[in-house]
Amino acid sequence: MAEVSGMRGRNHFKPGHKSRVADEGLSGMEDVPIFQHKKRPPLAMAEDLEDDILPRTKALNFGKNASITPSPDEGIHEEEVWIEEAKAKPIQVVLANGDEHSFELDAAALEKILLQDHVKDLNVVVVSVAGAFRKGKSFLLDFMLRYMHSQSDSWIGGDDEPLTGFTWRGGCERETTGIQIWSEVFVIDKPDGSKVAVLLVDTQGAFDSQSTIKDCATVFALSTMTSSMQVYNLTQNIQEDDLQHLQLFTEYGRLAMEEIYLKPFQSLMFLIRDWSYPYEHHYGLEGGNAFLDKRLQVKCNQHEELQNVRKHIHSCFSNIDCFLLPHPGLKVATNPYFDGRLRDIDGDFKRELTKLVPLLLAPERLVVKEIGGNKVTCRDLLEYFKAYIKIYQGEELPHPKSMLQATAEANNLTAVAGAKDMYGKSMELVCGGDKPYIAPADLERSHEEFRDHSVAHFRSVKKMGGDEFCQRYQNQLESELNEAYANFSKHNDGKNIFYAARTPATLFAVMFVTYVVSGVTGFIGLSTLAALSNFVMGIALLSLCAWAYVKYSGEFRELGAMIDLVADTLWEQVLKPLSEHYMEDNVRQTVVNSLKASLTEQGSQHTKLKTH
Ligand SMILES: Nc1nc2c(ncn2[C@@H]2O[C@H](COP(=O)(O)OP(=O)(O)OP(=O)(O)O)[C@@H](O)[C@H]2O)c(=O)[nH]1
Ligand SMILES: [Mg+2]
Repeated sequence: MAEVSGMRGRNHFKPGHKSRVADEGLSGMEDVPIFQHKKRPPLAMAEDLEDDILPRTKALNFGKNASITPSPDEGIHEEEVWIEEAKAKPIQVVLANGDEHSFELDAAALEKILLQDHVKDLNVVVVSVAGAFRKGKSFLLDFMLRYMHSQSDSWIGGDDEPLTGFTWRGGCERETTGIQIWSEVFVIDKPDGSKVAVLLVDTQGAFDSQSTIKDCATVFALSTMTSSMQVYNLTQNIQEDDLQHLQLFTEYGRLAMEEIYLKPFQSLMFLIRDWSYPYEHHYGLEGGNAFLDKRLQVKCNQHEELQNVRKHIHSCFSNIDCFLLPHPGLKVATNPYFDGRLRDIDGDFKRELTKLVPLLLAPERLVVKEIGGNKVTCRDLLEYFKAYIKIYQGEELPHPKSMLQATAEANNLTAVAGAKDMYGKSMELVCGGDKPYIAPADLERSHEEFRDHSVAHFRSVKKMGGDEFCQRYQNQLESELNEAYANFSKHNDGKNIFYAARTPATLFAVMFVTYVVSGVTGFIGLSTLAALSNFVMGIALLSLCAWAYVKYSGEFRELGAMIDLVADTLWEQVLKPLSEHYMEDNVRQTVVNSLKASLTEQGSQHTKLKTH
């Protein structure tokens, strides 16, 4: 039997002494209680001793077995024995921030567990239980704690011992949140002589009414990434949606891992609770594996969707098993006063439990956590936790969504893409690359017509998500169409030869004006102004040459764009208003003159008619 030395093994105390664990300041252990047991019985009567102590330890939610070990150097029959107990308990290392749907790592708490001197450099084995809420995860972990504390054949405990450790309870509302780790790190000697540190991890149940799919995926992914054995806790059967969720959550985990490993995760144990078909597949590992093989089989006549889920799960884990656990009996499931004592649990369940727990935790079966092929120590695990949680707090990962939401988004995006494509093709026919310049007003009219068609097409496509949801995508479509129109419009302007000649025309105008100004100012003796005008003329000439070169060669395009920009600004701010002003005046004058002329002509005709 391998030696188990958790913190309990080190709790041999002298009267009045504080525990070493407490001295090390383990999280939650600062308030280490000191119990005085007045009439200490002989060791053989340890059960009685427990009975005496248990009511107090129970009240403090002690692990039953994290109990009382009298100091060996004290006489067995001494009158007074101080029994000091380290308060081993679940430590909340990942906190769920319910309202904001985010998670936070309590690095200090995790450090206190993982950086204890006697474990920090040991390879770590992490056994975690995850799955839907209210399915007995914490309850199972408490039996694992019993095994870790005892490892004798009778590890499962006495008939009347309430089950303590990770907090579990009946009822329909969720209990565990975030991720909790048992404060005791168990040091186990493996048969090959190596020492490993074993951590037990409890997780927030998935699919409770307060968590989004992203929350569930984060907890599941984090616990899978950091554990060497993930127990996927299911009830009654393996349904296709169980596999789909596993696929989604593990993919979310794989995304967050920096390197893409061939098999990113280690062992996965499907644990099917309340298995009701032992006549088809026997309880236990063998029946479970036969059942799982059937469920995870990839067949060539299977739909691609079903094949993909199965292939994904196989590709994620190095080792996959399944265990079928019977129903524990109605008292466990429905009695509000059930406190976990074995007397109230069905025999079948207890029998299978005594097979299941050693399968997960027996020294020879412990698998050291590896990431990317490297063994991980407790100290490394701390760093991995910190790195992984940071990724989930960041924004670079896509958000996992509910199936309906993801489908509705996909529907709408496809409809948007289809409608946009339709608009683009119609506009290409009017003003595509090989089409001649079209008057901007005509182009705008075509745009409006095609936009309306495109939006009508979007609305006519059947989509999920409801009107309000689809309206958001319609707005997105409209703004994308307007953007596309702006591009078409620019492209069309580029085909206008006058538009293309804008820059040289502006530069010529500048040169002409500065030439005249320099001539006049030179003539009347304002030589500084004349020199300045000459300088500007020179710059304009140089810019013109440079612009011509850029247009010809296609090189130095940034310089060309800058000259265009300056010329454009000059055009818009100075030349265009001027030209419009004079053009407008001329046009107005012409119109007025022609109106006057026609009116006088009409007037003379009128008088002529009258006189006749
Ligand atoms: N039917 C059934 N009930 C069980 C089993 N194991 C434990 N329970 C009961 O399930 C209830 C919930 O147990 P917990 O361990 O608190 O469940 P949990 O999965 O940790 O729940 P959350 O922390 O809310 O996610 C308790 O009333 C247990 O008695 C089981 O194998 N089958
Ligand atoms: Mg729980």
